[in-house]
Amino acid sequence: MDAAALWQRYQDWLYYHEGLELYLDISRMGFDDAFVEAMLPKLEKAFKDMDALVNGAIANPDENRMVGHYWLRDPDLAPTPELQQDIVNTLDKIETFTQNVHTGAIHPPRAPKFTDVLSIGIGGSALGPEFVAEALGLDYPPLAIHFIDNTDPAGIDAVLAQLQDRLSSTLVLVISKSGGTPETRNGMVEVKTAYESQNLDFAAQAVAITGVGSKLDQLAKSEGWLATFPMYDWVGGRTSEMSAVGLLPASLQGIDIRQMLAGAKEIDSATGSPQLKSNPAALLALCWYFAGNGKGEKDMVMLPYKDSLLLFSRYLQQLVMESLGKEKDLDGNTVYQGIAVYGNKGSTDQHAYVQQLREGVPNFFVTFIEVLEDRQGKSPEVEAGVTAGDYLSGLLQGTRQALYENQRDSITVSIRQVNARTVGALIALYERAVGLYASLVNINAYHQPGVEAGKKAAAAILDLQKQVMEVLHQESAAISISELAEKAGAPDQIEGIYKLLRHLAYNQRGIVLEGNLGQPSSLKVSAV
Ligand SMILES: O=P(O)(O)OC[C@H]1O[C@](O)(CO)[C@@H](O)[C@@H]1O
Repeated sequence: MDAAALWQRYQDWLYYHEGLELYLDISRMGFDDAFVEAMLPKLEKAFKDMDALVNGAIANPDENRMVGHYWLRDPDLAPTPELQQDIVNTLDKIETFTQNVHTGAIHPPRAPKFTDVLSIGIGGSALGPEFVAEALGLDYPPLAIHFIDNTDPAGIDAVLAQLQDRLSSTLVLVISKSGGTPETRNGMVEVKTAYESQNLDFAAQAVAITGVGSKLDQLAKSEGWLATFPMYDWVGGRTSEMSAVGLLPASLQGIDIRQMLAGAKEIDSATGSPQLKSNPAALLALCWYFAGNGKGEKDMVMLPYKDSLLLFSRYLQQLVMESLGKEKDLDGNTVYQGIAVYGNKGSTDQHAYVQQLREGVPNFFVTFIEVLEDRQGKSPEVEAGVTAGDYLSGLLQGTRQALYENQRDSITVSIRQVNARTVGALIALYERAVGLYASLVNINAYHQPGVEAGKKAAAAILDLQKQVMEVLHQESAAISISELAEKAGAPDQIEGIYKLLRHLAYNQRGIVLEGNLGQPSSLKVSAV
């Protein structure tokens, strides 16, 4: 296509949201009118499915749940007055709590004010708060936020080391929709132990955000934690940023959550449109379908050219891959759907993997995120007439062009600034795009059956560990791993047994392995 035709295509397909100053450019995706025409019936169905979802249909049939994240930013959309009231009350509670924490009306037993927040959660109970903290965190926040988002002991130590001298003024948020996620429970137990080692009253400094009646909710209530906030069963973990999961940590950091909600609501009203060209989420979903042939054949590379948006791709990884990565479609057919997402930030990634994008295997499409204002205030020149921001902008344009010249497709989303409204809008835009795409490929975007297999297997390994330790404690001399596996009644688990023993041996857990470490079958094991 020559320059004039491309310029025309750019204008023909440009979506612009006036209120948010958000542009969506899909002109560098290689679809043609025939493709769009052929997709219209599927899109029409997707719009209908979405309407039903917003109106309270059981859009997550496997879990028999409604899917209501859109109601969080527009409670009037919620299907019953009770739900509407719940949303409004929780928001009020978040704001009142935050205000009381900021003023010191709520304070820890041994300090006049809280200074830090430690958020413990994983997956959807961490990725949104982490992304928002990175994108919108203030230079001098009323409370500084820290995250434990794993059960890695060294990672937990690193966070606790930072907080060592301020634990007495650190507010702990334990976030888990189910209230039973082991990684989060472990983080909580370790943090509680750290509080106790300093003779601090953990409960007086702890807040739970969890499903009503969950294990965590019961624990928090029985121990008299400072507060609890509800997580609704009709909000999925990966779409929970606008629930208490995301809003409480954000507001404690001084981030304007009303603006986040307003931005999300504003884009929601655009992405609720049944007209393709006036619906940016539908345009995105259409492009994803085109790129991957409706089968996820191409990966989504997210390249925000703004440091503060670094975690957007990590956030989207869960939103997109946990939602779309499904074995079965809604009719039970085996489809192996999904779209892989990766990326960090431009132009940094230009010096890492853009070489492959330009010249290597063409198994991706790029989404550039452009932020039109470079910074607050004027920029100095780095050379005559040129600023650092001009470079960033030029590098984005240059990469887009270089990819296009090599038949690599790209989408560009441009926003004026990274602020609470635009971050809310970006999150909501992608939530809707995922929902619409799921309808286009006929899958349930709101369950995650695949995650369960790994969780069950991990639990089985821990049971096996207990079993094996019991057997070993009854042995008077060292035995081989195969003998141990026999005696534990788990000969088919021999490799798992070897691995758990090795882990215990490396961690001063009373296990000794003797023999050639390179030849596991030669090893003798004993408990000391
Ligand atoms: O909030 P919870 O229940 O602790 O779950 C954390 C995460 O675990 C998952 O269930 C599976 O990874 C995610 O969907 C969820 O966001």
